[in-house]
Amino acid sequence: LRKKMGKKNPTDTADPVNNFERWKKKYNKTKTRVKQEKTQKRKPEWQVEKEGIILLGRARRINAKDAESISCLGLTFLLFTPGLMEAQYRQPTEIQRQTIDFALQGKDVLGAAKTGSGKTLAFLIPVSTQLAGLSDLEVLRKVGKNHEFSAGLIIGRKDLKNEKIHRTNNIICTPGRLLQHMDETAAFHAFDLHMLVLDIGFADTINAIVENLPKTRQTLLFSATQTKSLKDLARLSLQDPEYVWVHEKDKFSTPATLEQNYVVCELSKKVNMLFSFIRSHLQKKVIVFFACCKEVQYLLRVYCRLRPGMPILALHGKQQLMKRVEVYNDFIKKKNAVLFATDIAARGLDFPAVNWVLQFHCPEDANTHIHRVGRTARYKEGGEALLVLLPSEEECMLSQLQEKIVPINRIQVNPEKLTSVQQKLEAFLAQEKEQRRGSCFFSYLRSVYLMKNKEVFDVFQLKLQEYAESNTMKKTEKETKFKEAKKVLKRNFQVNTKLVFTEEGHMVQQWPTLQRTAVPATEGEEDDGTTGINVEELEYRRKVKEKHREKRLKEKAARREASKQHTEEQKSEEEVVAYLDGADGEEFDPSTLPDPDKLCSDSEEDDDQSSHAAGMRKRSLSDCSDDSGEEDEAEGSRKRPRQQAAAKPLDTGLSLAEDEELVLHLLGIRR
Ligand SMILES: Nc1ncnc2c1ncn2[C@@H]1O[C@H](COP(=O)(O)OP(=O)(O)OP(=O)(O)O)[C@@H](O)[C@H]1O
Repeated sequence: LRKKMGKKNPTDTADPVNNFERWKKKYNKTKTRVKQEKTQKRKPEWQVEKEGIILLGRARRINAKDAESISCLGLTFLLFTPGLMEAQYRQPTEIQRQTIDFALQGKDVLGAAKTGSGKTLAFLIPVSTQLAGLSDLEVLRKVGKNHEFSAGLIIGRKDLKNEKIHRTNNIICTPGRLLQHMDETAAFHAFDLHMLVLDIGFADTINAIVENLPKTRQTLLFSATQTKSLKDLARLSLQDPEYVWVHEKDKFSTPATLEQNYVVCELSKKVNMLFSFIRSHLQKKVIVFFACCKEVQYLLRVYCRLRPGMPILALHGKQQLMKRVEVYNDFIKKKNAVLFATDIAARGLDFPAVNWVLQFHCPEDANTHIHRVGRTARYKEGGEALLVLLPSEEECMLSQLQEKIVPINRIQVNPEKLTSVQQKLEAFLAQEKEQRRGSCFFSYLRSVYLMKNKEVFDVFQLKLQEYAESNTMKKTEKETKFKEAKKVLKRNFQVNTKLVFTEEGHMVQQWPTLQRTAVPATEGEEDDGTTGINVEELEYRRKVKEKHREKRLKEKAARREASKQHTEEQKSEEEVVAYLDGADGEEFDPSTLPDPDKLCSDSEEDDDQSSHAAGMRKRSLSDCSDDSGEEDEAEGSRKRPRQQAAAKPLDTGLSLAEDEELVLHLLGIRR
């Protein structure tokens, strides 16, 4: 050692303490380095990646002006990364990689990427950063620690006053409801809005909202089907926006892992086809899209009754928000299940591990198709989609899909694999209330009639009679005039009266005929039908009445018995695990099911029909709810008095001329 030291610096050899100190310093330095290296090696994968993600935000052109946001950025990532790691977000996806830093620089961003590619996080991180950046450090620390950003879901279906929109700093809302607050909630203003995130659509409403927002805001626009339409951009007054179109050069506009096919099928055969499909995919997770709420509700009852052998759930706009969330969570948890849904589930909702998307009817347009099929094959997963088209829809829809570069092939249904459920269905239909059957049928027709693209959706091309007879409107005995009159009475209609005066000046009511009185006609006076008594007839009537009474009592007892089972069956309305065996011989009493059809809502607007024009990203389960505060269907029917409901005029949402045209057509077909 001395030799070595002497070589280096001869003077040092004289002072061993000095030597020792130097050695110790060097030793400590090496020790720390080795320790650091070891720690680095032991660092969990997530921590290394976390640092990578932080760098992602810092890497691009961030100038001095943004120095403040850099510190926010670091903090924000620290704030959110445990959550991200927990959620298995290891690497940013392409849309996240390309948009987050633009957004963090305060730029307006237009981001387009396929369904399931992670757009939600691409705007959630900047939104969260923005919120954090608004506070000072102390507040930020507090907020970050507890993640207590006040967020509000503003979606209607509640009393306007109950939505505390002015007390939240992060609002997720449907455009219609936001506009309503802008108009009606005095305490709400948006002049200090910092960031607007939206999915384009609902043109008029968005125009009106944008008018109420400050020009200096930041706007992030994300979609799976985005265009660079100048018209759209002009109305949003974007400032020098950054376009990020991740899959612009891709061959197709839908995920590469998605396989898409279509079949051509007559309307009257669709129910058989769907049943056969479900029967041959019992171990899968399937979403089936229908045209309207009524159809979902009605076919849910039908299919549960047919007992396909797997759970069936339903998600539609007439459900309360809590119910929708419950169904959503239920479906996510299940390994195999079918979800019957309207377009409320078509956009933005992230259902993991869905194997199939089946469209029972043609979607409104190619964009709706892209969003619907996008509920499967999400984030690197595979998936399949089947579109069921009517012969009249095939040509036009295909050309629309081609235009949007959606790859889809025609396949034939193997007739041997088709199960006919016609007989079972007829038995069920015989028991089902006609009002329910009719309501589903007309709702479907109405939804077709309301579609803008008349080339694809021609209600006059539909073979209505076949469809009606096969699936929804089993022929029933012709209603007697008596029944009709009874209905009229129930609806509390005021019937006109016809009064005439005799030559003597007495007033006699000719219509409706008066009850016979028990006052015997005075001698010599002719029985004119309004007075007098016929004992034989009275006796006969009494007997008939007695018989009717007995019958009524029996029916009442039977109903009481049935209603005991009702509680259990009610549950199974939303979700039924059905098994094929044992189904056939069983008696089914439809009155044991809750009546989901509101008495006056036969022609009410189906609020899901316009859901293709989606609202905010990330679209919530509550989107598409109408703002009328309409109650959940089943509850609504219980609470609303019958007479009131019946007296309410039908509002089809069509113009008078359109109403007339549709009605005439339907009458023509059914005559
Ligand atoms: N960086 C990531 N790492 C792993 N998984 C991710 C990442 N980003 C998103 N995901 C997951 O990918 C799935 C799809 O994400 P997301 O719902 O944001 O897609 P999207 O682009 O908004 O789709 P859509 O347009 O259909 O709404 C989600 O389950 C999400 O958790």
